This record gives sequence, structure tokens and C-alpha cells, in this order.
Amino acid sequence: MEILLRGVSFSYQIGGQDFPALKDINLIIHPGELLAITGEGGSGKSTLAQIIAGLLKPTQGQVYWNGRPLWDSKKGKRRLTWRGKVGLAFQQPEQQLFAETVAEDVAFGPRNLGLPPEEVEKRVKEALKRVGLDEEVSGRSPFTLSGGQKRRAALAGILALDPEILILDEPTAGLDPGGRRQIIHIIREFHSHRGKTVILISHNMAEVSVLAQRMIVLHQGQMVLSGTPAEVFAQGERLGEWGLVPPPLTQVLLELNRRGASLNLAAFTLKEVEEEIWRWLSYRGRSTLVRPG
Ligand SMILES: Nc1ncnc2c1ncn2[C@@H]1O[C@H](COP(=O)(O)OP(=O)(O)OP(=O)(O)O)[C@@H](O)[C@H]1O
Repeated sequence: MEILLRGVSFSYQIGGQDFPALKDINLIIHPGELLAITGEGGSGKSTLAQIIAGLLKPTQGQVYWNGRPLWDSKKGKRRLTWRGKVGLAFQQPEQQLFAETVAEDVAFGPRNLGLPPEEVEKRVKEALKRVGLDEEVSGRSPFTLSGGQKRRAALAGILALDPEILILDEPTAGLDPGGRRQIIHIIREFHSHRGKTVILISHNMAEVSVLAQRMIVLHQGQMVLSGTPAEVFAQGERLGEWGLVPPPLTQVLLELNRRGASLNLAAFTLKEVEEEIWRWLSYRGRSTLVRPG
């Protein structure tokens, strides 16, 4: 499914006053794309996710799903059904977990879609397997799980709906490296094996750089940049203005540039960075080092 946002603005209303959260966002998300939404805290990422998912109605502008307007501007109602199309994993998994057992929780969505019991059971089993939660865990209360397990249980509930688009709001925040790796593996599997669209909200640039095909940067509700991670990281110092911390390897390049080098900041894998440093050393004729074969 293709999603298009045209001239989207959104304000929260508090006590009759408008608080703008998004300003004139124009964005197209292609089917099967893995897009990251980044930006500092309060820049509008979660609001944008809810607009894309059809949970919030833009104050101005329109959202199109496969070219069809999502909102009836006269009636102020959603025109298209979104059930099962978009899965949104909230920042706090607790917001999604409420049943007595993990299996019941995962079954809730598919049951609500009106699927027959055998199909619900099949989907629950499959989803739990995909997120790596075993039989023992499926019978337990979601509230007895560890932070990482809770997140995987909440994800299983969404995967069981088999959505066309998966939106993840800071899916690895607060997890240890092992938990983070598991979630990254699940995202990759959903995206590349199933060919589905993934929208990842994250301020972890290392995670974004290994996962995203394209990223956008929000700053005070405006989209200030859109490009591949390499293109965005090439902005170097400007990332700081938008409250983003570049990935460690980009920081190394920035530091070397501060000390007089002229390295291309678009290099961001270890191999690219190494190439870039050797290129610069040989260009300057400075290298007395022997490059390993
Ligand atoms: N329910 C709400 N009512 C009023 N204002 C809100 C509400 N939710 C968010 N806001 C405000 O809207 C702006 C954007 O918030 P949003 O949660 O979209 O940002 P974010 O980039 O996702 O932040 P974070 O990274 O901290 O989660 C902020 O100024 C926030 O205070």
C-alpha cells in the first residue's frame, strides 16, 4: 500500500488553545519501503505515526492510501477501513497488553477481525514463533514478562494481524543489546521476507543506519530532511542542531575532519569508513603505514 501525505498539519487542542505538532508535511511512503522517522524528543514523530496509521485526523491537508483520500473532510470521518492494514506498536508495550495470558493477548486482534478459531490459533502460534516466544511464555500473564519479552509479545499481537504496514515507535528503547538484536531481526524478517512496509520511529542512529532505506528528520513539527541514511549523516554538524547524535563511525569521521582531514561523511559502514581513511591518507601522501592485504 502506498501512503501519501499532502500538506499535513496537526495541532493538539488543550483548553480551547491550539498547540501545533506537525506543520505542512509532504511525504510519500512506497509499498515495501523501510522508512525511519527521526528527530529529537517532541519533534512530532509519534504524532506523525498516528496520522499515517489513520488514528489522528490532520487539522489541515489529507492522507491518501493507494491514491484514495483517507478522511472525509466534510464529515470529519475516516472513509477507508484500516483494520488489519496498519499495525502500530506503541512506545510502551503495556499500552497494548491487557489479556490474562500472552496467547489470549495475541489472539485478540485476529479474533476481532472475525477470523475462524482455527485460523486465529494458527496465527497466534506462528506470531509467537516469529518473535521467539515459546509455549511456556504463551500461557503466562503478560505482566510477568521481562521488558524485552513484553515488547515481543506486543509485536506478536500485531504480526498476528498480518498488517500491510508495520509502524514501530522506538521498538528497542530500554532493551539490552541482546533484546535489541532480537527486535532488529524481527523487523528485518517482516520487511525483507514478507516484502511489507515498515515505518520505524527511532532516535538511535546506529539502528537506523543498519535498517532504514530512507530516513526523514523532523524538527519542531517540520520535515527538515529526507534521504538515505548516508545522505542524512553527510549533514554532519547539522544533525546536532536537530538533536540527533550521529552513529559512532560518523562521529570518528567528524572528529578527524575537525583535526584537518577532509573525509566524506557519507561513508558509514566500517568498510566504507576504512576505505575513506585510506583514500585520504594516500591522497595526502602521508601514509607511512602499510595497508594490510
Ligand atoms: N496528547 C497530547 N496532547 C497535547 N499535546 C501533545 C499530545 N501528544 C503530544 N503532544 C505535543 O505534541 C508535540 C509532538 O509530540 P510527539 O509525541 O509527536 O513527539 P515525539 O517526537 O514523538 O516525542 P518523543 O520522542 O519524546 O516521544 C510535543 O510538543 C508534545 O508535547
